[in-house]
Amino acid sequence: MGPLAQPPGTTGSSTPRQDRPPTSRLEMTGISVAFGGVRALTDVSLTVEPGQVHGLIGPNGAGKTTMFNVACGLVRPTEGRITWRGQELRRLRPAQLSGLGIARTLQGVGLFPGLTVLENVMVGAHRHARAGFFSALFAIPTADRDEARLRERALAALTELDAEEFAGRYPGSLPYPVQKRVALARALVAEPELLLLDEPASGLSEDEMHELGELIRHLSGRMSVLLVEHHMDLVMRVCDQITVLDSGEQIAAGTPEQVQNDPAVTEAYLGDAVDAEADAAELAASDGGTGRG
Ligand SMILES: Nc1ncnc2c1ncn2[C@@H]1O[C@H](COP(=O)(O)OP(=O)(O)OP(=O)(O)O)[C@@H](O)[C@H]1O
Repeated sequence: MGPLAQPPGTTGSSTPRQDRPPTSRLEMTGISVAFGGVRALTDVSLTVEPGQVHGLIGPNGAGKTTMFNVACGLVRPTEGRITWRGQELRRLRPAQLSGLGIARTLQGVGLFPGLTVLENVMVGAHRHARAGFFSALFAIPTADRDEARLRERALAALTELDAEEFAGRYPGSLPYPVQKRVALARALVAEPELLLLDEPASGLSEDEMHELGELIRHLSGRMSVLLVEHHMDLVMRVCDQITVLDSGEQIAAGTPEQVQNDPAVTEAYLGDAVDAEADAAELAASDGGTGRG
């Protein structure tokens, strides 16, 4: 097990972890999204079962990010229902996520450049602060106890991600993979029941990706995960269930093995590769025509 994937309770913190197995289910049913005239999603459904890692894959432009953004409340579906903890979320807003026990990381890292790594992670823990996170963050005296608790939680999350040594640094001074670990620590510190990950492996080395895979598997013991990811080997290794999109439609769903053996999936990815090859050939031909090739 890599340094990113320590078992709970070994983080050196006295802060209790959420050791209960997750019981909440995210159901997204019949989701359609249109941006003006563009139909980004048509009647897509998926269920993230408690404690499972659910992958969402598909070629470029398939609609993965749009579906992810619907789950985050960043995009409102034109049609469809989202049910979480057995209740329909009618007007889900990003600001409500933390209170609902849902955390996310987005493409890129989105850390606050003017806050230290520790402060950035403390921001993610604010739902645990009774005195309000601004007063806690800026150490207003009445919030001393909460601030100490937040700090402890944030340090424990950084330790779990093997990033505690960077606690006092500013994000801009750190390599991109470390920034990604900090962003993940910020999501984990809220101890979510559902973690939404959008391309967490982008920009990581093979070793870092392997450790990320172990961490995601390990996290599924205490939360559910929805994973949007391009790196197929990672997806196949860590996911319990996978939904495959192509051109905004669901073309397959099932276990990694089922999805890998589904001809519709092969065709969709092959089509993408053929398109890329055709584009390259066209470019080469046009270069040849002008004598620049
Ligand atoms: N804000 C938007 N306005 C208009 N069209 C959009 C918008 N966001 C996405 N789209 C379109 O919706 C479709 C699905 O895009 P989306 O980004 O969800 O796909 P994706 O599977 O995440 O792609 P990639 O793997 O390239 O990130 C694409 O045709 C895209 O151009």
